[in-house]
Amino acid sequence: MLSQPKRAPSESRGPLATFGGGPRRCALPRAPPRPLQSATSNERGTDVTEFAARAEDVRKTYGTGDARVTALDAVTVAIPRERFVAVMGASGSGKSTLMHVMAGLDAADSGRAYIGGTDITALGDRALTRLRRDRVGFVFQSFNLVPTLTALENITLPADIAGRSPDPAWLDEVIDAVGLRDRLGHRPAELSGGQRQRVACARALAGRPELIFADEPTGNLDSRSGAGVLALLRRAVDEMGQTIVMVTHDPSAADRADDVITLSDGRVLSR
Ligand SMILES: Nc1ncnc2c1ncn2[C@@H]1O[C@H](COP(=O)(O)OP(=O)(O)OP(=O)(O)O)[C@@H](O)[C@H]1O
Repeated sequence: MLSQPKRAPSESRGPLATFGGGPRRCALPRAPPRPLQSATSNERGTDVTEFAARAEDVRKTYGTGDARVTALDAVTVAIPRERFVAVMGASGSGKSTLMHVMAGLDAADSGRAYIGGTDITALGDRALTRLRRDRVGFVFQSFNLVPTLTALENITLPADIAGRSPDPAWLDEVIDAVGLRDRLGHRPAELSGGQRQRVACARALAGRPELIFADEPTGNLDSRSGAGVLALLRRAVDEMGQTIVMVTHDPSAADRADDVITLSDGRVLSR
């Protein structure tokens, strides 16, 4: 099951573009894949490098006996490169679990998850941590900022941990894009919710990861701040060639995405 595109990659994708029409069946991405890693096939012979991420027949249960919950029930999804993909569904439908498995934050009971051509379900802890650090960015609903660090220190934290210096020109661009230049010395407690979330977005963008997972990034924001965050994520895809997977309950947030995956009771809803 592929995500359902709402518009083709070649259509206008500026932050102010409006997106008409309902979801259609997914076409494969038209742009050739970026040469991020060597071509690789899974056991079914599918070239997985054309996708930024894939989940293949993923099952995940929590608890045992009467308390057993099937969070993901044979879920197969593919996230084309350089697309903004929304994951929607009712509360408890498995959205966060899917995101966590695809990001390597949680292990599936069975099935496989790939980031690019790499089967992350086959990686050990150290390799998985390194892959997440080098190739994946995260934006969480609860921001997950370090309270003792300034906005700028939070933004550069992943690079600092990895022992890399962020590209100053790129960092400058990201800071301007989030509109927080005059707040860089503030700690999270001195920032509004929208500003904190923009710091979290800048942190995810600053290292230029190929893939960003965002779990309800606008869930705690007023509509104006939410629109600012969505515009930023949209730019990350349109102008920076990143791929975004965003869990959301909000149909207007999903409207900014290219494709929508809808989950129901741990399964991908077919149309
Ligand atoms: N750690 C856990 N222990 C037990 N059950 C869990 C755990 N995490 C999730 N679940 C269950 O798995 C199912 C899917 O949860 P998940 O958080 O993925 O759903 P969701 O669609 O993200 O929900 P929401 O929109 O409310 O955040 C739910 O029934 C949930 O109660």
